[in-house]
Amino acid sequence: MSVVDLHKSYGHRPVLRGVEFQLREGELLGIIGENGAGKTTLLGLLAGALKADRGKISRRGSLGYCPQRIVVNDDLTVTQHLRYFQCAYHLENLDRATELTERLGLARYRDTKAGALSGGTKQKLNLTLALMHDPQVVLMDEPYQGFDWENYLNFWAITTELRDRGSSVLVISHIAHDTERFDRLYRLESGVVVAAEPVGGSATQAKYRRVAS
Ligand SMILES: Nc1ncnc2c1ncn2[C@@H]1O[C@H](COP(=O)(O)OP(=O)(O)OP(=O)(O)O)[C@@H](O)[C@H]1O
Repeated sequence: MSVVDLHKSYGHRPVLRGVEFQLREGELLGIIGENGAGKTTLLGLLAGALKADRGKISRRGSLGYCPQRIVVNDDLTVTQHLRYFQCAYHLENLDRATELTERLGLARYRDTKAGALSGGTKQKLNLTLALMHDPQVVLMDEPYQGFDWENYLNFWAITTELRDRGSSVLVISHIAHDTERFDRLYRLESGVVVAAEPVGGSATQAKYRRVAS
């Protein structure tokens, strides 16, 4: 995916003022930024859910989009959601979806209506729906919100596998935490993206501990 000179305003308030970057094949890219920096706006534009004022977005391959706002139907069960998206994605079977629900601890809720799921469990469904067709370009907005530690680690295992299989993966977050997991990192500030240094990862903490001792 390539992004050139992307602009977006809400009324007279500019949010993005010329965003440019490339998301390469087999790359795990992170974009971090403070609350209100425009991350969700940027991902909405990349996914085609919002319209840019100016600029160009090019993409090759299928898209998986995990929006920050969970879009599920409270009256449908987990399995009904999977079947619905199976039709939308033209999938022959639900093998990958089933694997994802098992790895994320969602399988036991397969007959539960989405409206009765906890926030973190709903987010697991949101994530599964974005990944169940093994997309070539994956866009995820705060994808591990509400996850417990074990599922946070499961999320990263699934994400790095996707990257290793050649998918292009973009994760955006307001938390500059564990950023060493990314191949490259950008910060969104003042409406543009700039290269950022990884911070706060477990390897960094280990390094700090070594220096301190
Ligand atoms: N539909 C809208 N109409 C008007 N202003 C909006 C709209 N959506 C977002 N904004 C404003 O645009 C700015 C960027 O919002 P956005 O949600 O993209 O930021 P963010 O970086 O994702 O924030 P957060 O980390 O809190 O999710 C904010 O000031 C927000 O109030």
